[in-house]
Formats: sequence, structure tokens, C-alpha cells
Amino acid sequence: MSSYLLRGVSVLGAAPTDLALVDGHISGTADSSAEVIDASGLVALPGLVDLHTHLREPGREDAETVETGSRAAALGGYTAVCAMANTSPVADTAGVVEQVWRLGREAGMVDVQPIGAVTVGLAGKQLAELGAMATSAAHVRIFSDDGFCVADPRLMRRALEYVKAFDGIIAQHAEEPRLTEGAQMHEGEVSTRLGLTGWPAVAEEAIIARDVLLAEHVGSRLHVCHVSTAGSVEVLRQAKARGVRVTAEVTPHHLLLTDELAASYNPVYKVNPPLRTASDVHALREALVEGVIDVVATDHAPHAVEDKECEWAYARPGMVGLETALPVVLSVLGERWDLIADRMSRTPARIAGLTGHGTDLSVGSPANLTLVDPSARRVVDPAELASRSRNTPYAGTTLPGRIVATFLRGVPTVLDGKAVK
Ligand SMILES: NC(=O)N[C@@H](CC(=O)O)C(=O)O
Ligand SMILES: [Zn+2]
Repeated sequence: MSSYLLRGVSVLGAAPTDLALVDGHISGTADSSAEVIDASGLVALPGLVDLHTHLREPGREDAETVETGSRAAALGGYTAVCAMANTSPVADTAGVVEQVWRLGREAGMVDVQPIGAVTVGLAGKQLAELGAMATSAAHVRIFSDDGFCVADPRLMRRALEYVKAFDGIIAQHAEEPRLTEGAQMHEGEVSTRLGLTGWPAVAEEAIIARDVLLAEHVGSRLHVCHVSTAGSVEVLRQAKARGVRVTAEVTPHHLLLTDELAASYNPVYKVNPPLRTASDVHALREALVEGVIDVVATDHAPHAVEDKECEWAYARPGMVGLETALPVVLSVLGERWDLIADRMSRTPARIAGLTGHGTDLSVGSPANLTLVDPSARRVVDPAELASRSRNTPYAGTTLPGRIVATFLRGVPTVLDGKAVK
């Protein structure tokens, strides 16, 4: 087994110390054969955990594969990702979730935890085989029709009831489809100016309000994907105050970018839910710090060139995010390491039930961690991304922080900022 000694590392911003990684765990002492890494000036965080990653395999391997997405994740400081179910075929059976899980093991760069679909084919008509996916080798506990909203309230209720038996979670893409027909961007001043059909904030807020009531009624666990509006934050705040079992995520792009960018008509800024206003961004940041929003999740949504480099109206929504998430969050929150570790590692690991991830990096815990150089600055170059897709909204943007190394169970997946395999 490999062993490493991280010399002079700052754990979550604390005074420099030496951290030994022996046989996959954090150890009190390094053995004499340990490989020494000069980690002075570097900050150790528990390996990041993403609750919302689109890996596109099976079906759109031209946009991403489990392997290329895993490499992008490791380079972004992640040690675990939850793979969304909107693949082709859809991950709505034990067979498909086991395939994704197995591909993740074979790639071996992050733990890939499949998310199962709520409904057959994401069609919103009939519950998928939730129990069979839960008891499969992939041990699915989060279910989502992400990309589509489970719009039928009776079906949503049934799904919440079903997963309650095994403490599962329904992760909702909150979008009332009747209110977003033909929508191209956030509905507001900018959409009016550009003459584009708007996606009103209430389309998200109405579904979250309905779903927290359903989750409360059933006593089951709800997770809200990519929250994007100030009004959604208020609904969540009230639900949490009442003790509803609801958690929520925000993406890095919704913490930084606004709908003004649509004025460029550059489809790289087209995403679901759409980029909102500056006051939404402000509310989302506050909610994340407060804990009303529990986690940052990337919604890494790779798309092939022909699906993005076309007219705005025809472009698919989505942005890649795994390799820029931590730098974006650093630019938003500053070096609040404990907060970052909580929102990007501990809490997502707890929600997804990924034991061994999101630890406090104390002696004995599994060595899932990442080393960050907070003083480094990087100009994002899409050509340098390990993701198979290039649809980043940060091309040419200078972002703080560089991920220097990532370890999965004590084995480096990234060293000197480069993927090990
Ligand atoms: N976020 C996006 O804009 N796109 C996602 C689906 C989704 O989460 O809506 C995708 O799969 O491309
Ligand atoms: Zn979604």
C-alpha cells in the first residue's frame, strides 16, 4: 500500500502540520517509506462531494463518459459524485444504475454514486423500479427525474411515500412545466428587452412550495436541485423552520452569474434553471452561508459542440462545472474553509449517505481529501479541461485557487495539478 506524508499542510486553514496517509487512512505517524509531498502553503479539505453531476454515459459518450467526467471531478478536488439519471437509456432500472456504478469503479478516480430516475423514462407517468435500484449493487438512495420536473402531484406523493421505507430521497428539478413552455431565459427586464420568452421565478417557487408540503405530509425526505431564486429561498426558510425534511442545493454559476449575460446571445450562458438577477444571486449567497441552502452542487452538464455552438434557441441548456466549482466558490465566499468544507463535502456526503467522505480528516478517517493552493490564480482555458465538453461560462476568466492534489482512499488521483491516470 502507498503512503504519503503531506509536510506543512494547513488543515482547513489551521496552523501548518504534517499529515500522514497510510493504507488509505489518515495516520498519526508516517512510515519511513512514505513519499514526502511539500504541502507548505496548501490547504487540505475533505474531498469534495457533488450531489448533481451529469456523466452522460450511457448514451452521449461524445459529450462525457464516466471516465472523462471522473477525471474532471478529481481535478476539481472531488472524491465522490452522484451521477444524474437522464442518460440514454435512462437510469430507471437496476441494470442501468449498476452499469454506471461499475463504470465508476473501473475508472477509479472518484466514487460514482448513481442517482435513479423517479419515473420510467423520465416521462412523469409511472414510478420506476425504485426498490430494485435501492437494493441493487449501486445502493441507490437518491432518485431524480432531473432535466424534468415530477410535475404530477399524485406521482410525487407516491414517490415520497415509496422511498420513505428505506430513508430514500426524492431530488426534484423544480419547474412547473406549464409556466415554462417555450422559455429561453429568466423572465424579467432582460428577457423583455431581448424579446425572449421568459422562465418565471414562480415556476420554480410554486413547485418547491407544493413539494415541501407534500414532504411534510408524508414525512419523507425531499431535496431541491439547483435553487435559483430569492423566492425559493424564502419558501425553504419557512419549511425548514417548521421542521420539514428538506435539503437544497445551489450551483456555483447561480452564485456568480446573472441574466444580463444572455444579452450576448452566447448559448454558453443558457442553463436550466436560467441565470437570474443580481438580487437573486445575493439571496442565494446569504442562504448558503446561513444554511437555508445546504450544499453547493455543480450541475455539471456537458454538451457536445453542435448542441452548444448554435443559435441560442436551439442550444441545449447546461454548463460544465466540476473543474471550476471550488475556484468559483472561493471567489464568492473567500477563504472560509470550514464553511466550504461543510457545503461542498460534509453535508453532501451526509445527504447522499456516502460514508468515508466528508470527514473531519482526523486520525483514522479514510484519506479522501484534496489539497488547494489558495494563492494561485488561474485563467480558465476551455481547451485545458479534462471534461470531454468545453461549455464553460468562465473561458478567459481569472479564478482564485488551484487544486494541487486529490487523494481517494490514500491514493493520489491528482498530483501537481495533473490527473494521475
Ligand atoms: N441544467 C441543465 O441546464 N441541463 C441539465 C438538465 C437539468 O438539470 O435541467 C442537462 O442534463 O443538461
Ligand atoms: Zn435540473
